[in-house]
Amino acid sequence: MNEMIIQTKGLTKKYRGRAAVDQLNLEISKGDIYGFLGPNGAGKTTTIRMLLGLIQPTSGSISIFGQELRKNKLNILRRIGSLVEYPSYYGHLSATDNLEAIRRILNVPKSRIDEVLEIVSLAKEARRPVKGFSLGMKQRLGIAASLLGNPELLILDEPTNGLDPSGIHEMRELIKNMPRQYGITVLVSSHLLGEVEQMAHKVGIIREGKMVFQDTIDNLRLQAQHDIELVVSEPDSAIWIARDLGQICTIQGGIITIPGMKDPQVAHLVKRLVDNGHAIYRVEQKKKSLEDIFMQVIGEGAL
Ligand SMILES: Nc1ncnc2c1ncn2[C@@H]1O[C@H](COP(=O)(O)OP(=O)(O)OP(=O)(O)O)[C@@H](O)[C@H]1O
Repeated sequence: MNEMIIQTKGLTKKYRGRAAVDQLNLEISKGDIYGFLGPNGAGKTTTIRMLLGLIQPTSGSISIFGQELRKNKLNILRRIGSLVEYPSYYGHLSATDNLEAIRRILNVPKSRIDEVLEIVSLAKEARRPVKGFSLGMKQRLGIAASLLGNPELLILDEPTNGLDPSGIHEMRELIKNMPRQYGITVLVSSHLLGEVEQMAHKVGIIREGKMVFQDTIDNLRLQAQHDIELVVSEPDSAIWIARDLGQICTIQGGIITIPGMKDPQVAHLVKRLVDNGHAIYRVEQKKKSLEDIFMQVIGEGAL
């Protein structure tokens, strides 16, 4: 089994009696890029702040690198790099000088600054004052800062927020490389599935503080129920046969749509229709996009 890097059990945070995070069981394995998804206000930032020891959980436990966070906070945090909210910089100073201030606190070799600027593709801009940087460059500099201490785990809270498409692309490519090239496990939050689906192996989707899905993106696709569309010779009477078999269906423009049918149910319905003299012209599965599935999960809280 894969080594677990983050594991929370029943993690809960309440504000004035109301749960912002509710019984969360996060499971993130070594080498994962874990997309932590949910709409605004779902509880992502609150969870991340608990993982970074910035706020105390109301109840539940957090284990990181196999150790309990509460008991080994400094040891654990030393091994984590994070980017939470927009990082602030000294605008008049260069990228290198901004990183130098952090390097001294972390006490890592000076050569590490050039290494991290290289990783985030800012080596050529190293001497420019940061005030002239685009938002995307500032975010990448934030990642460079979080990499200074050679972390084994990166926690990034909405790193693509406010970036233009090319900034999002650069950030995505950068994150994708982390496990592969540097052996770093990544937790990245977002409110948009489209932003993480191309880089995350696994996703955790939260809604109103509760985990409603946690598994691979491939399984998210597989578990979704797709609509079946039927085109038959006499749709108005065919719909009654479908309803008689317990299917909830609608008809529009002569096309019968039935949500979430399993293969044996489709076979059974088709046979009944044929037995009743209907000609079947088309039976199609209308696949939902991953975005549709995500909206279904965060809308209804279940697949
Ligand atoms: N300090 C606080 N006091 C009271 N309520 C809070 C506090 N921090 C967060 N909340 C509430 O907890 C809920 C979850 O907020 P949180 O910021 O974790 O969501 P989020 O998923 O990160 O959303 P966003 O993407 O908007 O940041 C919200 O209803 C928020 O209003």
